[in-house]
Amino acid sequence: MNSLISLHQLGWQPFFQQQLALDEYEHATIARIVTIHRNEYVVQTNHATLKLAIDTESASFTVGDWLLLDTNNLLIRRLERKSLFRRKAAGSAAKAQQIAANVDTLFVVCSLNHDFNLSRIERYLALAHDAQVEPVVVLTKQDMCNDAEDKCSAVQQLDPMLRVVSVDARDQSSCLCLADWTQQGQSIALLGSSGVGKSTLVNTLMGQTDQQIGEIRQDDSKGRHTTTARSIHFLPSGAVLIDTPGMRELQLAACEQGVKQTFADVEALASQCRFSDCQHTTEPGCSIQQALASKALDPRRLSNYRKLLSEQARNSATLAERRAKDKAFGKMVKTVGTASRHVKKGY
Ligand SMILES: Nc1nc2c(ncn2[C@@H]2O[C@H](COP(=O)(O)OP(=O)(O)OP(=O)(O)O)[C@@H](O)[C@H]2O)c(=O)[nH]1
Ligand SMILES: [Zn+2]
Repeated sequence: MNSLISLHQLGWQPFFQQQLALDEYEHATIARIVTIHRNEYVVQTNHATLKLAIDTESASFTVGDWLLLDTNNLLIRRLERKSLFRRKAAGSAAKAQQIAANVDTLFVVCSLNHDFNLSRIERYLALAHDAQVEPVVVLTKQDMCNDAEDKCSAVQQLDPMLRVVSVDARDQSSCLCLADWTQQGQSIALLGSSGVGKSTLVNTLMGQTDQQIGEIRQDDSKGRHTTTARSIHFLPSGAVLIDTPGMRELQLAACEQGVKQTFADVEALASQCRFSDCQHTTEPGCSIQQALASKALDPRRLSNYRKLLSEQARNSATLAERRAKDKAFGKMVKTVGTASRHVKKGY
């Protein structure tokens, strides 16, 4: 499938442009990964949709990555990422998986009805911060809620710099407040629990235009036509929406920095405690305890901070253990291999 699309429409930005050497600028083809199949990436250039086999060098690439290709459409290199969402793989094998790269803005979607939950929003903010992506909290179902303003200001209190909007996700004019982040050149992603209105919001942002663009038709190995969903969609407003399945099941793993950034106020208080190893329980001169007593700090926020910090530590420990185990296993295989070769050679 060939199609004309500008690099800007694909989400190209100066951050990537400045990584190009002069000869790359002149001769290389710039491509963005739009979908991953089992054995190949589907990449979009400004004039064609191409397939690229996945090999050991490219195994850790993901949707949203920018690549440079040579004149034969072979990989030269992947450009440095601006941001990256990772997740712990499902099951006991706690291996990190790359989920989406080069997202600019994450819409943290939460509904204003019974599902409204500040601690859950904080969890998503930690993920956004860890990925180096700007979060925007999008509160849906404003039409079903009488105290939308109170809830908006409760979210705003989590962080005075945070952008918070409320919408009726079904209504296009209500979603115009998202225009700042959905312009051409921008890449966005959505995160939120089930039923909060993510699909509704995507449909509203998409209008009716994505039908053909959202699908990739290709021949499978038996010559049959198959249609697969793209993980990247082009919004009529100009932005690129990265919607990989894994985005919706993101977990906290090895993201201490993301949690600390989300709870910068708690971190700042903790740094003022008299003892540097203060546990913030009964120690004298504890700023956290003082802030709780004066109601400057919400006990819910402190307990969620502790919970998320320990959750990510637990998941990172599993990652580290996994790596150590893999290493030990690798060594064992090598030793056994050497031993068996020795046996075969009759040593
Ligand atoms: N009244 C109202 N209903 C909404 C709004 N946003 C979503 N809904 C409804 O809420 C229900 C769930 O919305 P979805 O868009 O399917 O939610 P989702 O987040 O995509 O859910 P998953 O696919 O399970 O992740 C649907 O019936 C929507 O019509 C809103 O702003 N106002
Ligand atoms: Zn303390």
